[in-house]
Amino acid sequence: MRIQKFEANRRELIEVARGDRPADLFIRGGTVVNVYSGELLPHHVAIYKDRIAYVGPREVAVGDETQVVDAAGMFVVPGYIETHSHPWILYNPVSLAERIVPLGTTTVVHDTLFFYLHLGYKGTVRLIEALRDVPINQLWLARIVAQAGYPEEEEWFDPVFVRKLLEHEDVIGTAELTRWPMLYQGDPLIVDTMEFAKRLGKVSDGHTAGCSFEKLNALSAGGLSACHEAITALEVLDRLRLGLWTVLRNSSLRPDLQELIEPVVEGQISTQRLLMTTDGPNPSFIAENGFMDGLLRQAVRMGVPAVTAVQMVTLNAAQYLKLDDYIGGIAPGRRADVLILPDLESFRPDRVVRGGREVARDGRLIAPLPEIAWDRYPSMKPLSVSAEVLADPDLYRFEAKDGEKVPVIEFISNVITRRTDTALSTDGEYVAISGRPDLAYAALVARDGTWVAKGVIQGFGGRIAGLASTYNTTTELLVIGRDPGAMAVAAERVRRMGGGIALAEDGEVKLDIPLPLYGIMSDVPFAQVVRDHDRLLAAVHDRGFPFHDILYSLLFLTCDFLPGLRLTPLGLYDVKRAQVVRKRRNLPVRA
Ligand SMILES: Nc1ncnc2[nH]cnc12
Repeated sequence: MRIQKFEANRRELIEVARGDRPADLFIRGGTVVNVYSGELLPHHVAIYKDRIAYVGPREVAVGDETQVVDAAGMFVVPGYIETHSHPWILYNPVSLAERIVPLGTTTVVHDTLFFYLHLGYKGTVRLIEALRDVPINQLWLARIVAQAGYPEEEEWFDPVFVRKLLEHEDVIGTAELTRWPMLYQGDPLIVDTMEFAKRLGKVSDGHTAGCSFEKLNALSAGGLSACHEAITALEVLDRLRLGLWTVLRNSSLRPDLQELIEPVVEGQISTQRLLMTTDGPNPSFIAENGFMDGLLRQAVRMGVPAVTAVQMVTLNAAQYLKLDDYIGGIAPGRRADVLILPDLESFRPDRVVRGGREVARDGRLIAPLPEIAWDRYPSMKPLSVSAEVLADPDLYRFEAKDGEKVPVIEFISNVITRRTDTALSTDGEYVAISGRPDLAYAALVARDGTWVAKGVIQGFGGRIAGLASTYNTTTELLVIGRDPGAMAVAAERVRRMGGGIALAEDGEVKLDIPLPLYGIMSDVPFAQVVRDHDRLLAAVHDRGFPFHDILYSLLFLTCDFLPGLRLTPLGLYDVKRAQVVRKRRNLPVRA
């Protein structure tokens, strides 16, 4: 693991700890939150190069060149660790770090999904390595399968390449397995790949949404290490009891902490194997609520003792990652990822030190952000569909016979749908929706224009004329709306942008957000991403979208792991029955 490599060697640290070599940085007079003993201690902290050398009451190793930081009246806390990060909720790994490093998060464990889908093994490795200059510790979890099946999936996720990625020194394990029934069935690809990760000393993240205690037994037996999908206090207990590291989630999609934290507040359970995650919050949620600092604020407000809450996002997280000799606490030999906090309520640091260097002060990033030359990491699946294909309004209409029962995708929450088979009238060979303001067309068009999968959706927003988006879990072109003409206009704008989100009506584009990075991430600074997200959410709310998180509705409409009916690259897909109910249609190849 690269995170285990340091500039400061052990002998140097010993000398500093003895007082025979001056420290580079000396944090004087603060109260250390000791996550190992659970105490608050009046200790100084001496840092040499990138590591902590001494923690204690003596003023050792202060030389002429030592920078001394006065922490009197302040708390000295380990940098926060996010073990389950999706760095693409419009932001990208760089713009995300820009915002969260000043909020005290010094380590993130990112999912590889969209990088791998677009870059394959080699490109993903090149990009991961280019991103090392971002001033945050970045570790990665490698996907074993996609989140929506497609014909070339097995080839793309060839176990040879997945294993090579798992061997990479920045990759800490396998990423959340959204298709957990495969593990339940004992699928050899999944079982053997997770076992391979285990033999490398790496972890396997889970995604056991809706899984009963009985079935969880099989998943734990299959080698899962962790899960963040508990949505009730009982589900927290189920996971803990079966030996899974249990990650309490509070995201923009599911702000569930109040419920999940109950057994902790009641002092009912050991917190040793509890962690917390933000699970990819939308940018506006981060702007308003913070990141790991926000989870700490909430947990403490809800009654969790401050030190316990800090342990959950530092030492416990490091132990889960098998990296507690290196990160997650203020102790000699550890990486010097240290926060200086004015209190244990706001958890917003005055100063953030990462690897011995100050990277943020007073809520502002002071470390430089690298310029990533994204064009050096081009997608292997460019958005190459032609304007001609997208201009045809019939591309978006749903074919049916008059009175035929059509399997409709009914939205019952932001991300959960159910299949409602409905007899609909037609206009020629297509379903007529003009008399049904609750319905809209949805089409998933291949990035290369070779196929289209179609559906009818209900309860999404009756006044959305045309909304096109590569922001979805396939990054194919998803087009939704009531007016096929407006759908074509929105789709064409997204095509021209090379990926993104566009909203159109009355023949015009009303809003667009370019997402040049694989159709899922923006390349603008974090503040601009927040404005873009706010504009999008307001625009769809104005047009009747009834839920709170449009990005997650778009992201998961095309997945194959949440109930009930979905639009995937295989076609209209019934998740419960694991059945394609209407296949995608090939489109004519155009010269
Ligand atoms: N499963 C998932 N895939 C992509 N982004 C996510 N954000 C949160 N969960 C996610």
